[in-house]
Amino acid sequence: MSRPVPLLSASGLAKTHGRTPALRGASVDLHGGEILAVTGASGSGKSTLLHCLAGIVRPDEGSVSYDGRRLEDLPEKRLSELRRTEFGVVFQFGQLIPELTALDNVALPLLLAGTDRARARVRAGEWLERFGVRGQEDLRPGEMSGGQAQRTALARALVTGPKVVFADEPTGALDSLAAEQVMTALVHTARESGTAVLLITHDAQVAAYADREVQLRDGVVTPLGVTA
Ligand SMILES: Nc1ncnc2c1ncn2[C@@H]1O[C@H](COP(=O)(O)OP(=O)(O)OP(=O)(O)O)[C@@H](O)[C@H]1O
Repeated sequence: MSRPVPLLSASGLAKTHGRTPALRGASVDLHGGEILAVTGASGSGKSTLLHCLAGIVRPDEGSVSYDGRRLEDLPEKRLSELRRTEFGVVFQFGQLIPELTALDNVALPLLLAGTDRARARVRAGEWLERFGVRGQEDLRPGEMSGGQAQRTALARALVTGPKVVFADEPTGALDSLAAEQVMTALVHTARESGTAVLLITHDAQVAAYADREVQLRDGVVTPLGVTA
């Protein structure tokens, strides 16, 4: 029986920062609609792996393929277009733009993609509602709780309908209740829209939301088997 072709596939990635090796031959597959947790000790290379998979950092060795295209073969312009249209990214501290309201933060990727302002704001409002950030559209990030800010960041990552969301410790700065709300919202929305999620976490309770977990050890990926 033929195995399904992964949506995103990394093979033999090596990356050294200065003199520090972060990845030493890491390989991993992500299938369409799958939620994959990448766990591992601090410094094991998780963020570097995410940056290589998302086309933010080019590996020194190895290859990343997305939907049949090798990222290393793409010119920078094409790569940044791919990142903008097919990928969404969420970091530990949300990285919302402090001067913009929640609504304008979420509308921004749509405006950058050419959607007109009125339509972008309506869509942004709908996505904030899906993430349970109702009635807070006019708040700026400094006026929100950590959980609200992260749910706004998730709405911003998903508003353009990406095929893959890369989430680097999205609950790392939250208490356990807020973390649970963020993960429930992320998993529910990803399932609904068929979006694959690469989830980096050091928290076993967060990893338990994933379909599958792999562990990074000293820059190499080791499978842990199916968790859901
Ligand atoms: N820009 C950089 N310059 C120098 N060293 C770096 C850089 N980025 C990462 N490193 C080093 O590379 C190794 C892997 O880092 P990485 O952030 O990928 O690991 P991580 O598993 O995500 O760690 P953490 O869980 O602490 O965030 C670490 O030793 C780190 O100190």
